[in-house]
Amino acid sequence: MLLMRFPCRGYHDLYLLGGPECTTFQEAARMQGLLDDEREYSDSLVEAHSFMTGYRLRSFFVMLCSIGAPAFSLWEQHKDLLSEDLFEGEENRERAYQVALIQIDRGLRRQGSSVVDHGLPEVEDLMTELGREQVGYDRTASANYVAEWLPRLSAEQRSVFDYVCALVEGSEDAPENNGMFLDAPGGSGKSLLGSVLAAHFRSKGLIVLCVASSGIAASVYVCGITAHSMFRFPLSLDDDRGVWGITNGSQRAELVRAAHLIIYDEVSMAHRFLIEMLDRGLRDLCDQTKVFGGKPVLLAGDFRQLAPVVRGAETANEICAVSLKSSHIWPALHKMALTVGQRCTDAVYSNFVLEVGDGTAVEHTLPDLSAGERVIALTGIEHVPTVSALIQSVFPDELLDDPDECAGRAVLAPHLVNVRSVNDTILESLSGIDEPQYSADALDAEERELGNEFFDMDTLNQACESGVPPHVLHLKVGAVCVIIRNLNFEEGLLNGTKVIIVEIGQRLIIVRRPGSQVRFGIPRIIFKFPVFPRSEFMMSRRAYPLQLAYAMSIHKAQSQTINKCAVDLRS
Ligand SMILES: Nc1ncnc2c1ncn2[C@@H]1O[C@H](COP(=O)(O)OP(=O)(O)OP(=O)(O)O)[C@@H](O)[C@H]1O
Repeated sequence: MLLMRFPCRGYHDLYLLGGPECTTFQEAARMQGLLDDEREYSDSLVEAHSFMTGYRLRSFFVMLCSIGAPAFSLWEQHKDLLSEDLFEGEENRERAYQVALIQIDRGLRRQGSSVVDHGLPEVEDLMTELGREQVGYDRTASANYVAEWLPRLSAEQRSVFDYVCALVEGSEDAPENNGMFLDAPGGSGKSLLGSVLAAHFRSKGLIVLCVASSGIAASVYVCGITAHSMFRFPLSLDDDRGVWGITNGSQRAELVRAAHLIIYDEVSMAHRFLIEMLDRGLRDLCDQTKVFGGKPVLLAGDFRQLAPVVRGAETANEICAVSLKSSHIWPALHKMALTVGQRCTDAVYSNFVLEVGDGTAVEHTLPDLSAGERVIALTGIEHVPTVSALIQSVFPDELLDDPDECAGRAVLAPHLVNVRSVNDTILESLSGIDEPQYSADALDAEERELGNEFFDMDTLNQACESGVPPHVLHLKVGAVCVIIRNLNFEEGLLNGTKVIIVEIGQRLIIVRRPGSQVRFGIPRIIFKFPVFPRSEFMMSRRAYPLQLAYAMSIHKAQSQTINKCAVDLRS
């Protein structure tokens, strides 16, 4: 606590930091969130109960389980809270627990696990994953969606639609290739086409699984989830022999086997090992040697956008080597393309963006460039000379009190250090009190067991890693943030979701999505990462998975819709 530089004149003042009731330094530190203690989850559940009950509280419990909370003890402690809306009298208490657990199990299954995986009591759900999928869609609503959009599809969207229909419906002239790749530049309407396809088949009672590389891209689809959650891909990819976590007799296997179509979006961001793992898994599950076990799989993506992330890669070749294009599956895919922009009505600009991506834009050499360097002339873009002018152009002072409007804007930067400095500057200009949130940092338990306890707390607090919040996260009520982990698919709280801070609680940050008044609780979660970059010593940081979102890295902006944006090109 002394390291935090809290304002105090003596040791006794430290007690008061935690509130009037604190009588020990430990308790005061715990109230400040500096201790990594097991009451964290329990306290956050009780705090969430102050504004969420019933189904939404159970959904919050599902989120706690998925981020590693001790599910069984939490359930035992709070099962009454979690089931209170289901009680119909004392004699029905056990039945209420069962119903609550069935809902929790369904929520967990949506995210790729089940009550048993988390040590919770097993429940008998008369409906399997496949059964729920079969009755999970309103067929009339799906048919209405198709009726609205099918006539509006462009000629090239329609041609893809017809190819997929012929394949799935097994018509006489059904094509040979069940593996497909749809090349679609940003805004050309691939997600919309995917949604029309899904609705078309679902309106006929067929099973369509919609997955994507990132949670935010998956959330565009009705019941979309990440490919990792659907196919239980392992988190680390050591070689090309990995296997998915679906066992052949499981409910998930039954669902995947029954699927008539799999749509996998943003596949250009996926490591080729994942697609190869999907191929091996499906061949095994369907007992067929054909690519993807003969199942219709529509892969969609845009190689002009983000490539797979390869840690420590130094050359472009290292990244290309893990791309789907380098996979043995690539030649077996039927290639289709969308080329006409649907989002942007400015055809000149759309074509220019496409040319940059395709490498066909006109390049110039200038006298002050070094040999081999080329530039592309950008037209119709306003240049500003200073960072403050850049910030003012997107976030003028009079707009800062309107978080919903701010959430639709962003400053993008290639370097994290510039992202942080722009965010800090804007936070300072926001009205309201800065309420710093401290993380609880510790050397990983395994390292402690090995006796590697020679890092002092200051070193751990200063450790930083991309995608991990800093030890001190400065927040204000009304600030716009982005969630940096997939937390809850049902509630749409995903890596990349923008949220506005409504209240800063003891164990929860209460947020709402732009344009909505529904409140959600974001708990602290544990991030594990090396103490120093590439060091073998691992540490854990329990922190809120939030980041200010006025400025974002270009990677983080993938799949975001931004109405007005500036690019910070400082090197
Ligand atoms: N045929 C169409 N007619 C009218 N609007 C369309 C059509 N197709 C797509 N759109 C609209 O264009 C916008 C972009 O479509 P969509 O999000 O499907 O593109 P995308 O290719 O998935 O883009 P990104 O790769 O950036 O996610 C959406 O607002 C969508 O509703």
